[in-house]
Amino acid sequence: MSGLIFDLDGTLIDSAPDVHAAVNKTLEEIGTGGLPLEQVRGFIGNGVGVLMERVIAAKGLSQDAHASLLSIFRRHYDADPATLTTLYPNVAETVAHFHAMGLPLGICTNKPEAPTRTILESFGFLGAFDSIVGGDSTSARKPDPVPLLTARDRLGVTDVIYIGDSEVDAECAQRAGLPFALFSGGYHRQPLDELPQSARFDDFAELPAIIARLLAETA
Ligand SMILES: O=C(O)COP(=O)(O)O
Repeated sequence: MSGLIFDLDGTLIDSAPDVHAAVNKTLEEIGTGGLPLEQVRGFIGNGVGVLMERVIAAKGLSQDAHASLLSIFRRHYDADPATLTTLYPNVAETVAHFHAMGLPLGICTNKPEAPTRTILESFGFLGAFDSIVGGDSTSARKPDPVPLLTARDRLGVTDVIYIGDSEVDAECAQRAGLPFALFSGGYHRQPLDELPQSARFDDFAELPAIIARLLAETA
């Protein structure tokens, strides 16, 4: 039995506008000017703790403020994580396609589990995903393989393909020993050709054919 596990930010959703809004509300609350959207987009992918370290470094603030800034950020973000967030083109149709096929589907993201669930619910996706692992759901975060292997175990399948957008996801899949399909339209920082990958796609409409090929190879 095989399943699919998806990364969230930069893969299924463009979450950067809501993350950016919460970062700038946090900075405003401490009387500091905001950061541009594109800079904050580049800070996403290693979880909210690292995001806040990058914000603090970008603003030249003291890392001593990390815990309090992270808690202000979580208050703003968790209250409103989906208003400005959008699905990438053809994501809804493609997830519905895999769900209708009866493929077990999971999420493995470094975003904390609570806002992950709020976002999935707001897009009507909660019922489609049987296993949701966030950055605070296990003892480790990607690129450590533990969250991805936990998501696989919770799906109750032996074979999974991981679908993600970044060097964090590519390394995680490699360390977990799982096939990896790379979405080129997300938040990667390294050149795409340098990332370990089993397949690459630019549009979710291409994914069903890629998954059919990878599943046939793993069978
Ligand atoms: O860094 C985050 O908070 C989430 O990023 P991810 O969904 O790409 O794992």
